[in-house]
Amino acid sequence: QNAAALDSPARFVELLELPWLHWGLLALGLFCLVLLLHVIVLRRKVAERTQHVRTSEQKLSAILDNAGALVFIKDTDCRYQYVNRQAADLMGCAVADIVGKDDTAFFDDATVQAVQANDRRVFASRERIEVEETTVAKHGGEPRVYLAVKVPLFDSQGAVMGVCGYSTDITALRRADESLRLAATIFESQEGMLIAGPDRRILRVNGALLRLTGYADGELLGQNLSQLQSGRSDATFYAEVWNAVAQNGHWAGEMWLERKGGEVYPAWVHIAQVRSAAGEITHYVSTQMDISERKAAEDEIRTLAYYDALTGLPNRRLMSDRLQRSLANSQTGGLGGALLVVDLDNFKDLNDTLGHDTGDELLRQVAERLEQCGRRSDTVARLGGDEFAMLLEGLSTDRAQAARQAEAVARTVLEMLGKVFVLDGRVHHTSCSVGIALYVDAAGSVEELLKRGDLAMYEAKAQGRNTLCFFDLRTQEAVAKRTALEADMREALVQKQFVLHYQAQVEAGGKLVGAEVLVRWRHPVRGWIYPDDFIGIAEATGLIVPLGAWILRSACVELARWAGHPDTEPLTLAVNVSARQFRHIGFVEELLTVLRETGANPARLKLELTESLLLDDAEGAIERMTQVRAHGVRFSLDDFGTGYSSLSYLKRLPLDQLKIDQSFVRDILVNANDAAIARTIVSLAHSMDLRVIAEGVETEEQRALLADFGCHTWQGYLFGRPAAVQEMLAQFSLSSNHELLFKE
Ligand SMILES: Nc1nc2c(ncn2[C@@H]2O[C@H](COP(=O)(O)OP(=O)(O)OP(=O)(O)O)[C@@H](O)[C@H]2O)c(=O)[nH]1
Repeated sequence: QNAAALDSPARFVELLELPWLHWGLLALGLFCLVLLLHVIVLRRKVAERTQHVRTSEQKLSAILDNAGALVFIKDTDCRYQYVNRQAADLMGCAVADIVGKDDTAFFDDATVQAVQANDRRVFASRERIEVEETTVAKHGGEPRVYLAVKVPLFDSQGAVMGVCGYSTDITALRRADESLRLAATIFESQEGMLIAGPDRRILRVNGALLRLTGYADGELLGQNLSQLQSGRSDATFYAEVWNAVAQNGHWAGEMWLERKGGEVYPAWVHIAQVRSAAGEITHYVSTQMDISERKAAEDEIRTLAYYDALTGLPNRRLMSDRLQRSLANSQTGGLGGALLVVDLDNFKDLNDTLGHDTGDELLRQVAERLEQCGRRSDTVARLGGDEFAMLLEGLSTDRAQAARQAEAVARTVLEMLGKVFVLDGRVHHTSCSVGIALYVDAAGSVEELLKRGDLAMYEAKAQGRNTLCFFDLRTQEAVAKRTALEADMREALVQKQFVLHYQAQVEAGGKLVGAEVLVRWRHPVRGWIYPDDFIGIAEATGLIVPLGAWILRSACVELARWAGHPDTEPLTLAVNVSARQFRHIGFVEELLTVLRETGANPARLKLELTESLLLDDAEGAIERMTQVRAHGVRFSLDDFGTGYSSLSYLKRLPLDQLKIDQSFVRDILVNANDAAIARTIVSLAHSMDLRVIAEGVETEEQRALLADFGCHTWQGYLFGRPAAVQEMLAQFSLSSNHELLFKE
């Protein structure tokens, strides 16, 4: 009905005019408007909310991405729902490629198993867990250790819908822990170890160090490191050690340390410097190991290898080593040496009769005696069996002199081993044979020297044993001759076998002005021996001092005799004084005593010195000459021109005369050089107001030429050979017992 009513406009108007309709339509319109408004507000709110959520999400993701840890969410199938950037970095994928996948896509099997087991623990327990997880990513890289906090996620019904994890990388921490644990284990190792501060005061020591040093716990703390040092090494050594530590950061080597009780022990020590990142020294770490046993073992080995067990002497090997070094040194250092090979005579007999043990005892005693025969620096060795060796170093480079020195030691050996031995309470006599090889014979080779020493020893055996032999026969002969001559000379002094001969010194007109005394030796077997053959040995052995004194005294006695007659009173006597004699400490005193005791006129005595003697010790010579000259005794310089005297030096000598050496006179007529030298010496003498005499004048022509040069005093065969005093004087119609024999 209403519908029908509405169909007609009139009806509609009618209806409009109805108040309920009117109000109804209005309400509807209003409702629609409100609805529209509501929708608009709602949409704005949604938009605002969406914006808000997005901002929050961005903030959250910014926070999570920079959380410094891995953050992730997994569903109950362990599939990733969310990962932060750090987790994505670890897995080596973009976030979008991770979501929806599980761990098998990113980690190795072990990691997957461990990680998922933890996840399942969370699902099952529905509780938060804290676990350490080690992960190895599939794409490679180092294993990393994480401290993972895993929390269950629940849905609105309270069912577990996943797990949220937060994993912090603690790899570095774990490594540091490990190092610390390792360091602590090492620190308590068997090696003594300590830590000191930069001031070298001890901060920590381990148990091994306490056991090693004998200190109680805490006793060393605060002490300086030097507390452990021993006085066996000096300050320089420790300074060098610390220098090395400063320069290289560490030092390692052997050091003598001291235990608490004062016992010193050898240790292998390592000292290292610890520096801070800024480069400052923060600590010193030192380890030490007692190497007493090792050293003892080394010593033992060395002893076995280089020493003879029976006698304790160096063995052949050590001897060869030393010989090698000694030979090299002698070549560079210019010193001589010798090897003595000493072999006991008939040692086998002792072994056979009294047994091997007694033989051993003799060998031990022989070793002891041999060590007393040479100098401390000489090496005595046992070469094997009953054969010993002595290495004599620092001998003269002069062959003859070295031979004499070696011979002296060899004689001592013969003498010492020739003395009685007491073996098991029984007296035993033995002897030995000694072979001597000089370094100069060795040609630089140790083997050669040993071989030659052996050969010489066999030669001594061949000569009947109990004797010595040189490798070189010439040396042997020379030494034997010298030794015999030396012994004879001592005897000759006692037996008065020395005789003085006089050779005239003459002036123009054949006038005798004096004589030179020349010593001769009337040997009971060898006949006349001339000075050239014995003065050298007399000088070397020191026999020149008593011999020279005897000559001087004899000459003075003769001078005193001459003083008794006007014809012989003006004559002078020239006496040669050798270098060693002149330098002898009591020379001046003795000369004055002789002059006093014999009553000889000092002014008639002329001492002839050689140029070389003056050169050796110029100042000493001048002083002594001046002393003697003050008592009236005069000096003549023998063999002038053969040395290297400088004129300025010559001027300082209180000389009276220069003697032209016979070597210039001999050829003065044929050798222009010699003539020139003779002439120069004469003019030099004149210019220095000295007398000049020429010796060795044999012909009238020589005399005449010398006279031409201005030399008017001569000596030589032309005026007479050296002869007994009576004979010499007789030639000039004089006599030493004041009788005029004949006059021209
Ligand atoms: N007691 C002892 N004897 C040893 C030792 N070594 C070697 N011998 C003996 O020493 C003796 C050496 O003898 P030789 O030097 O050859 O002969 P020798 O009897 O001394 O006679 P000559 O040397 O010719 O004078 C041998 O009998 C060796 O057995 C040792 O260590 N102790």
